[in-house]
Amino acid sequence: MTKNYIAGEWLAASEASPNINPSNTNDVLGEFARASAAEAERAIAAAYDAFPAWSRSSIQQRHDILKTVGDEILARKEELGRLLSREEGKTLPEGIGEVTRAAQIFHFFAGECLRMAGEKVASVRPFIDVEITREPVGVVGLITPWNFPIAIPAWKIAPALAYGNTVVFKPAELVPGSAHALSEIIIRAGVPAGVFNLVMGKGSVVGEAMLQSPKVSAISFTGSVPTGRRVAQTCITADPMKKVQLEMGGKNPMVVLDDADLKVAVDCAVNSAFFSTGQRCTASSRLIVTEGIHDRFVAAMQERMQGLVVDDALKSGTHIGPVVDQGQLDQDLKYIRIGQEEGAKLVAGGELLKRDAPGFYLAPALFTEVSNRMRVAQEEIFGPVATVIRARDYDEALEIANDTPFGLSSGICTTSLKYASHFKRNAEAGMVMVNLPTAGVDYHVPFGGRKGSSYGPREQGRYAQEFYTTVKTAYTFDGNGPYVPKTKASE
Ligand SMILES: NC(=O)C1=CN([C@@H]2O[C@H](COP(=O)(O)OP(=O)(O)OC[C@H]3O[C@@H](n4cnc5c(N)ncnc54)[C@H](OP(=O)(O)O)[C@@H]3O)[C@@H](O)[C@H]2O)C=CC1
Ligand SMILES: O=C(O)CCC(=O)C(=O)O
Repeated sequence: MTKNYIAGEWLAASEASPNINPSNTNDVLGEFARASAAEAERAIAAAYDAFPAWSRSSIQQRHDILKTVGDEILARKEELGRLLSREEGKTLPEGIGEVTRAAQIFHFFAGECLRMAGEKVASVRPFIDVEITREPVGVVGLITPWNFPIAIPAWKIAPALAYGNTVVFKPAELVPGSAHALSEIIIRAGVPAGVFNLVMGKGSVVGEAMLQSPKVSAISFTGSVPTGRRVAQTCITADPMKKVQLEMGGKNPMVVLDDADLKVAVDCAVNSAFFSTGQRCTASSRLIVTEGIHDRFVAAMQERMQGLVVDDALKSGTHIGPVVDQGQLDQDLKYIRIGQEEGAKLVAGGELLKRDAPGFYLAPALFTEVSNRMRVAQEEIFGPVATVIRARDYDEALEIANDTPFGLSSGICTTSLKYASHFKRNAEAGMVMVNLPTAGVDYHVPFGGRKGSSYGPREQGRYAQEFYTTVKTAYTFDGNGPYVPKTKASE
């Protein structure tokens, strides 16, 4: 595990770092590789050299490899789910669910390999055909976060390989175990040497090496806004410029209207705000609730939160696992203090919890009397901390929902078709949910947002080809008649 996979070989890294279970910090999952910039450059060179052959490989070969990867992930979903939950802290059902989703993503893109199509169109000139095709981009650098350690790598690696690119994969340092296990499966499925490279290490070293290398043509990044901005700036000012795709934060609103089914609204809010310990970019931490249901909603939330079990991610019966690490816990606690200082009322949770083993346990927190101008209502916390914002009516709720620098996901709970339809059209977000949690998306449709949440083409589903391919338009004069210059043709 202290090795990276570079140019078809597992190579010992110059350094290693421990992988710690956030449910029990005495439990060390192992030591994992921490690559140097030189090791990253070696992986990039290998991917660059492997590109010409892989970009022309048969779609059958690519299909078979991706299908085999999906099959093995699915066959081992319990074991991989356990590993994921142990290193990241989401509950075992969430971990197994994520692993299953990763398998489905590989299966989906295996199918996409066989559906690659271009267009043949008539030219405006006689005896000329125009063909529009898609070609792979080259070496793609994939930089992934810790909160979906298998699914996010899957939804970047699978389309990258399917469309004929070669890959350098840099997972987040906090979750090397899942990255290592996924990489072993990809390698076992038969990717040729150099086509797929795993480089575990620090973002500031390995990530930077990818950003600086002229051999990398495109970067797909998921993570925080500050790092995302830096990635984009570097890609755009690089020579040659790189294609870039960013998925960053969210401060997703969930509107609850007077006519909502209270049980549905509370289910959606608890899931959106607290499941996966609130560590989802699609989590909702802004619950915007209209006057007529506000007090009943808050009371029902408080009651429901009393029954939430926060404990070891692997224990059966746990609803919410620990926060991922001390740094994230400090951030959550900092925002709980900020909320109190800003005058919001903490009506549930927010305290550290002791469990059988030392871990990062935080009781999910709910604030009321929140104004949308408060920092807790505007800044991404990325933990189990939710705010309730009171709205006069639907119009004000929509205005508040859209009043954020982010635009990833947006939800509404209502039994009114009129308001649901209006919200779907007017929510300034890439994804809109009606009577559903803001988090938990399908794997075969586009994923991404607007404003400060995303940049570049969407991920997932067929839309992934926008990023992982580049369009070529080819003109052929067939010689069956006289060549007619463009100027004449348009006369
Ligand atoms: N939109 C989303 O899905 C996610 C959003 N976040 C947000 O980000 C915050 C911090 O999480 P964190 O994981 O630290 O997010 P980061 O943005 O720091 O990390 C995301 C990835 O980028 C890498 N990275 C860090 N610095 C650089 C760099 N200079 N160049 C290239 N790559 C780099 C990281 O490497 P490494 O960490 O290994 O050094 C990691 O693989 C969270 O609190 C949350 O607000 C976090 C996760 C997912
Ligand atoms: O909500 C989901 O299903 C996906 C969330 C996600 O991708 C993220 O938090 O990074």
